[in-house]
Amino acid sequence: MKDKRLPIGFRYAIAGIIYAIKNERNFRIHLLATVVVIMFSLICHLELFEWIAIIFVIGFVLVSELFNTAVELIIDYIKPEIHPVAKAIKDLAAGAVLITSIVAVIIGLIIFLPYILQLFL
Ligand SMILES: Nc1ncnc2c1ncn2[C@@H]1O[C@H](COP(=O)(O)OP(=O)(O)OP(=O)(O)O)[C@@H](O)[C@H]1O
Repeated sequence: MKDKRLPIGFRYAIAGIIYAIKNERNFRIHLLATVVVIMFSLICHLELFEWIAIIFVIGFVLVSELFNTAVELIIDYIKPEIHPVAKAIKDLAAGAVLITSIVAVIIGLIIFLPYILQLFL
């Protein structure tokens, strides 16, 4: 049943996110990582600029994963057979997710390492 209270574009956007949650294991893993990072951030009492960096990076990773999913679906829809260009397009999209994930890990380490070290020093 359609929820008439939500603007139509917003409803479709939520449907896209729900599609990714239902169908994309990697998106679910990133969502789980998001929950863990936010809980850890709350425990660490991050500074404002650290929160901004963490939220920005979380958005960066989730958005890249959604675009990667969209690219995979486009390829499967228009070029379902094996093709080197289809491979290159999917590999490029996967490479983008890898880069965002590496950036997220680096920023996470820069922000959280001092808090983690404090626990042991
Ligand atoms: N039509 C195709 N032609 C050639 N190679 C392909 C094709 N489809 C997929 N591949 C290769 O298989 C890899 C995985 O593609 P697939 O569509 O299975 O993604 P996936 O495993 O679902 O990725 P993700 O884990 O990000 O959801 C691609 O990166 C590409 O190298």
